[in-house]
Amino acid sequence: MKVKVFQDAQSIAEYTADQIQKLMKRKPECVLGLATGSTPVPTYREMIKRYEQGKLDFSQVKTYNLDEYLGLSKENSQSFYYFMWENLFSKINILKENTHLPSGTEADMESYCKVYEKQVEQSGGIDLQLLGIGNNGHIGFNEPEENFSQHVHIVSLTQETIQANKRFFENVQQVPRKAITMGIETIMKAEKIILIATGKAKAKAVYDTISGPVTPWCPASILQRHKDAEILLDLEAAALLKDENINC
Ligand SMILES: N[C@@H]1[C@@H](O)[C@H](O)[C@@H](COP(=O)(O)O)O[C@@H]1O
Repeated sequence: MKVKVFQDAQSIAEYTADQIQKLMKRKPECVLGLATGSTPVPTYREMIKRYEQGKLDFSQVKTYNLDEYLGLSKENSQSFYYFMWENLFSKINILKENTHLPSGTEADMESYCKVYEKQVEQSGGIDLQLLGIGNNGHIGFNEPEENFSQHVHIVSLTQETIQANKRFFENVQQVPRKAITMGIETIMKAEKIILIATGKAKAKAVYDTISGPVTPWCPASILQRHKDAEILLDLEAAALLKDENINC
């Protein structure tokens, strides 16, 4: 795992967009794994800017998102589906049929998990997976627990995550208690992974991810075992790291 520290979130967004641009040049029909939350927003803005400048062409790109709240329809402005259309898809030339998000409103969610897992598999594999990180070290919605999860599955959100995500809702009662998420094994199959963390609230989770043991109690720590994972940090998120943990 490579750890890089940047001055600010915008420099991280530019670096990440560079990686995406290189990949899309080499493989115009590439598969991107995408994330929600505030962290990837500057990167999405940078991708939109480069599309407007004619530097990026999404016409053959496929995307697969990590997760979705249970019970929120696509029209709900708090759903991750809505978020992706608002912050990226509606502003670039991606084909609707090439964008994929797990649905949180299927009658039989357990069987639907297998359907989404298959869809990801049939994409031919994710070339580049973007990740944020929860304050408790979660990736996607894989919360700290006894074992690393495998496939797409349903999770109960921890109190910590509910509290952290309430800022997007009118009040804490409105935050869904469950979500559907790609499993750790699904995520680890990606060819390349870029995890971005910004702000001081992430410093402890970042420290545990990089300097702690590989443990399901800090799900992001599994990235230590990925063949091509980059952790991109701003100064605040990197605050607890020692110099020897940082590659550049
Ligand atoms: N499921 C998402 C994660 O994919 C995201 O990484 C995390 C951090 O969000 P933020 O980037 O807003 O801090 O929150 C959510 O719970």
